[in-house]
Amino acid sequence: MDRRIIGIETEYGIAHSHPGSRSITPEEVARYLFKPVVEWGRSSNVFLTNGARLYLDVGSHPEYATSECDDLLGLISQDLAGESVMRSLIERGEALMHEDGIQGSIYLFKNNSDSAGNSFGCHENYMIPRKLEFSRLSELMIPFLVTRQLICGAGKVNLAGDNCGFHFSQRADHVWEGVSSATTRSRPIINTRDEPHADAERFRRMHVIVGDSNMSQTTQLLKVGATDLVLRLIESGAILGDLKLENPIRSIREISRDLTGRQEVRLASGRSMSALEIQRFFLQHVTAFVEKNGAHHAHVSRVLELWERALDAIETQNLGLIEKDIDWAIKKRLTDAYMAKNSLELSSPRVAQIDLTYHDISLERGLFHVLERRGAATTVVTPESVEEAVTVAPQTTRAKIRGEFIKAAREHGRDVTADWLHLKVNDAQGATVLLKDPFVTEDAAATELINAIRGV
Ligand SMILES: Nc1ncnc2c1ncn2[C@@H]1O[C@H](COP(=O)(O)OP(=O)(O)OP(=O)(O)O)[C@@H](O)[C@H]1O
Ligand SMILES: [Mg+2]
Repeated sequence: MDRRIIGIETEYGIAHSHPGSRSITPEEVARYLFKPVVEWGRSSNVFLTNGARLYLDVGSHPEYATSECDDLLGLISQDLAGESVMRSLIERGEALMHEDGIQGSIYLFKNNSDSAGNSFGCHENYMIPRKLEFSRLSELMIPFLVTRQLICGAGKVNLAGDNCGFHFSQRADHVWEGVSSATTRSRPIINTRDEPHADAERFRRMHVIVGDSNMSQTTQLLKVGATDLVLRLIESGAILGDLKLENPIRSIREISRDLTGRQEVRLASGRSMSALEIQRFFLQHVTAFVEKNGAHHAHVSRVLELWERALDAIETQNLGLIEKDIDWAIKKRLTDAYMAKNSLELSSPRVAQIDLTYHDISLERGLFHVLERRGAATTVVTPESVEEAVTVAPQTTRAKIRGEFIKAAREHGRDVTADWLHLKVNDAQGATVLLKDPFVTEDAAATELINAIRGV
């Protein structure tokens, strides 16, 4: 697909610090966060004027799912807008909590595991053509996704027993299956639940469950940009050879623990390849594909350059090549410096605390944000575009229509329901508007509905 719909869902970790005050459970903290949302939206599952979905699922992890995006920088801005929305929820939630006599601060972390060993996700959604054979897609995608952590892992200080060390990925130890229709119970690499959020005869949605949440904008660009390019390659029908892994779940864990990238994994064919070799294989094929067919968007060369640089850094162990660009390397530099300065071993809980604080979304406390402000992490989008994305939807997908609908409803205090496909005014008689094509930006029935809300 030349133009592809892509969206990112992020679940946030939650905590409350309570020096000298009574502690409250994560569920209670989440209730404070969502109190203002429930007040205006009559639900803890709402859509925003930027087209995104903000909700509290079972458990206590607030989730933000970006609207449908069709360009990489727009997607990065929309995802960062989610962080900004969460910061506003913290500000109001803390004030409400203090009014109730509960002191302390609320923390949200854009990471994937907590100290109790629970894991929560960052899912990617890529629209793909229905005609693409899913078994062929997953056979090629899984070796790519299992090794993708080399170029876009968030890095993890792992304290667990003989598994102690600095690993590429937060999520690798928490996936249990290659492909499956479950997301939480037996976490797969790719979720096969067939829910395209579009015309099911033409489209399907590839739902990737295995990725880490990224703080770094360049890592996000590389993660989504490279995955989209691999999808294009597969969609072109290219013959890529057989890379099927004998045991993807064992491989993903072994690869995560080996920062040299040389860990060999066994293929079903009996051959062995290292994680670096598998990534090089995909990079070479994608590069040749782009040379032959041309770049399909303005950032392809940047994605390819970052991808190659990340693999070179691992191969030569010159991490300086990516110390401002790839989350795990940015974090490793930070933890290494901290350990050296304080004469600490990696197994020290203080080092694990640095790992956690890297993901704190507070602009003051969060170590990633501090590094970014100091120029130690490269940016891709401007603060102005993130600010705009907090309220304005992408203008090239149906999110634009949804955004206008929600804006009108909020301005006129109307009770409405929306989801990715539908728009409905609850307190009026009238049909539900269906937007089956994610690329539509104008729809007569939707315009009529919005005009009716506005009374024009
Ligand atoms: N046609 C589409 N193709 C690909 N992605 C889409 C399409 N339509 C919407 N999306 C994206 O899919 C994501 C859906 O997020 P949501 O959290 O609702 O996930 P879900 O898998 O449908 O449900 P849940 O998380 O509740 O299990 C959003 O980021 C959205 O932008
Ligand atoms: Mg979701």
